[in-house]
Formats: sequence, C-alpha cells, structure tokens
Amino acid sequence: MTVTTLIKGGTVVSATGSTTADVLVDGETIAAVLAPGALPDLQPETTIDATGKYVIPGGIDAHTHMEMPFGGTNASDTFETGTRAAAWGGTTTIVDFVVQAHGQRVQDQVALWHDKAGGNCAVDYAFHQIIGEVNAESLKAMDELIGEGITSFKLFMAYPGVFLSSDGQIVQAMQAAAGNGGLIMMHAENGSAIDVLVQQALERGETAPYHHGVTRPWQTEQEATHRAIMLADMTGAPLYVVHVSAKQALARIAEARDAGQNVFGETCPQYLYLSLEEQLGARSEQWGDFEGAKWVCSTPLRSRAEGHQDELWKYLRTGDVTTVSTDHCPFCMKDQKELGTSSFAKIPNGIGSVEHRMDLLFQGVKDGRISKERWVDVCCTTPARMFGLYGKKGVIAPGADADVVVYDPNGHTSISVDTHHMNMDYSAWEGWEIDGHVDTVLSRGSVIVDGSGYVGTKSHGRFVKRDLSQNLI
Ligand SMILES: NC(=O)NCCC(=O)O
Ligand SMILES: [Zn+2]
Ligand SMILES: [Zn+2]
Repeated sequence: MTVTTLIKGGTVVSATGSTTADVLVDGETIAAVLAPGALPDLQPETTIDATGKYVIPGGIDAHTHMEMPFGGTNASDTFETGTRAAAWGGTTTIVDFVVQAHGQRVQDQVALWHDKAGGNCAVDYAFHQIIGEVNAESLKAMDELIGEGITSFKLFMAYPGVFLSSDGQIVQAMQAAAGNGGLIMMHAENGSAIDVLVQQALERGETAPYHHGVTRPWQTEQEATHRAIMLADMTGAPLYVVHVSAKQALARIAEARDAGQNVFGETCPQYLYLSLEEQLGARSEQWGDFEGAKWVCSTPLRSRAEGHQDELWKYLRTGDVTTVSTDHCPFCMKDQKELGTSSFAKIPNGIGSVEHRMDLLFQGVKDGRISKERWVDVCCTTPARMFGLYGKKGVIAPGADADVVVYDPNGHTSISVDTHHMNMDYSAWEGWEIDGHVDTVLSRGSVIVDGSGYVGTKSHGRFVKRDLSQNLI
C-alpha cells in the first residue's frame, strides 16, 4: 500500500462512535483506517502523531456569504481571506450563496461567483443559489443548476423590495424543487410585518441596534416558519429552514418532523450562545449603545430571559436541529456597520464566525451539552449528507477526500480580533476562551494548517459539484 501521510494513534471520532485508529492518506484521499500499528512496515512520507487527540472529518460550513453585496456594502471577507480563516478553524469545505437579486440573471450570477472564488480559495467550496426574483427564467435556471452541482435554492420571506418572494412565488419555486430534486432553503421571517414594526420604532426615536432585535419578535419567525412548512407540505418540496433562532420556530419544525415531513432546521453559534440583552443591548466606551451593531444579524439574537438559547441546545441534542453553520457574513464596524449609526435599519446584517464554529461547538462538548460524536455529526457529517457531499466529504473512510482535522481536546484557544484571521475589525466572540484547539488541518491530503500556522496556498481549494441532498436523513 502506498501512503503519503500517516495520522497515527488518534481517536477517530465519527458521527456514530469513536475508536483509536491510524488514518492512512494516499495523495488526496483516505486509503485506510486501521487498528493502530496494523501495518508496521509502512513508510509514509509524513507522519502526524495524533496520540491523545481527536481525528475528525474536516468541518463543513454550509452557510457562508463571502464578498456578499448587502445593505449598501460588501461582506468584508473575500473568498481568499474567508476560506483561509475557515482553514485555521478546521473547516475544509464551505458552501457559499450565489446571489441573484431583482433584475439579475441567475446564470450570470453563477458565472460571477465562479470568477470570484476560482483560484482564490484555501479550502474546497460549493454553491447554493439565492433566488431573489422568482420568474420564468430563474425557475428554468433552477433546473439547469442541478446538473451544474448547485442543488439547493434559498428563498426569502424577509427583506421586502430586496429579496422577499411572495407566497405565490415561493409555491412556484417549491414546485420546481419538488420536480427536480433540489432543496429549498428558507429565510423564514415575516418581512412585511417586521417593516411596519421597524418604521414605528424609528418614528419613536428608537434607533439603537437593540431595537433591531425588538422589531423582529419571535412571532415573526414562527409565523413564517409555519407558512414555509405548510407551503412545502402542499408542494412536496423538502425544506431546510436557515439560521433558526426562535425556540417557537424550532418547536414548529420539530412538530413537522414528528409528522414525517421532510423539514430541517439549521442554527448558528450566535443563537446558541449570544442574546438580545447581552449583545444587541451592549454599550461600550468606544461605541456607546452602537456597540450592539456588532451583533446585528437576521434572524436576530433572542432574549435569554425567554430561554431560546437553552431550547436550541436541547433541539441540537435531540436531532431537530440538523446542522450548525455560521451564516458567516462579516462587516467591519468602521464604514460598514457605521452606515447605521442613525438607524439600526441601515446596519448591514451579519456576523463573522467561519473561523470559530468548530471551536465554539466543541465548547458545547466540554460543557456537557452534546457528545463529541454529535459535534462531528452537526458540524461535518450531516452537512455533507444534507448537501450532497457525503462520501467525498464529512467522513473518515477509505475513498473519501483526505479532509482531516487533528483536534486537541486538552488544548486551548483564545478568541480575539488581535489573533483571528477573518477580515474584520472586531470579533463577535472577543475574550471567549475555548477548551480545545485545532492542531492540524489537511485538505485533500495536503497539510494546510500545522503547529506553525497556515501553510496552504491560495489556489488549493476546488469547486465541488454537489449531488442531490440525502434529504431523508
Ligand atoms: N443573516 C444575516 O444577517 N446576513 C446574511 C444574509 C442572510 O443569511 O439572510
Ligand atoms: Zn437569511
Ligand atoms: Zn445567510
């Protein structure tokens, strides 16, 4: 057997169990997973000692927005900076959203995203498609994209006049997905109701970031989630509700799943840990009550007093939260979030976390909230299955891409703007201390992060064509 790299003596953690094993890598793929020392005569070019460490499949962040045009500016991470930061954090595949806004052609936008990402990514990447204008041409493009490896389509019930689709348009797109095997991803917030609350708040002079959260109450999320579930049921489309933050929305998803419907929920680290009161309501010497702008995202951070965070962890444990992605959409405070100093409604929406997802969720293991196997499941394996990457990605098994992370459960990571690698002038996680550490990262067999830091190259990452989702998981 030819072997280029031997990852020796670690605990291989999968979604279903853990075992001490050697992982043999040949070129870009995993050649074998064997009992430790089973092949004593092996002469690999490189040996990585993983004794006392976890060996896990590379993370898959199924929700990122590199360079996304939004709120009058562009998300501050390019594909180059964002995927490098992902690599630092043990994420070896991202699935980014191609944006079709009103008046744009889907296929033009796909070409643009290929241009932006091609040759610039540290890790492998795939695309979802945002359908911002459902019309005859974009419906046709949905069929075409399946063959191009873009098999999931995000629709918006929020942002009237920007991305919002009417219920009728949603039905049309869902019918298309039901017919072509694609997956509908839904931003489920009642945008028209929210716009009224926002206008009324601004008229009362409530302009600070805190009011971003107050004007997007949980009812607007639960209502939209319910509507999306009903429309999906009616049309037969599988439905994946993105960035769920309200416990009531998740209860609705859980109910639909219990009834046998093909409905999935995604949440993000910010909704598991952060809150309306502590973050959106924060003040600082530098920014005053505008400090909360750092955490303006939609759906919004929710009240800890209402208990959303603990409920989300519960649903994560029980399986009704299917995946944890970041919704990485970073904006700097300077010149970007600052666009909203006079009105929270003008703050570009988004938080950057692509570098920290594996660590933040591992803290959930350390805190006894989920098992290490569930950590791997929601961060690596199920995203692969959900988005048509499984087999190649999301698993340590012969034939899979050698996307592997050696994770030290006894290591330590301090998060700060001074040390992170995302292109942001603040950290949404400043001062967080993680009881774990990403030691080594391999992407398709190449070591891209080791003890000395990032050692990859800008053009290593390749576009991955996705199969249809295994949406009966
Ligand atoms: N979530 C957010 O605030 N920004 C990114 C765009 C989206 O996912 O809706
Ligand atoms: Zn969204
Ligand atoms: Zn998003």
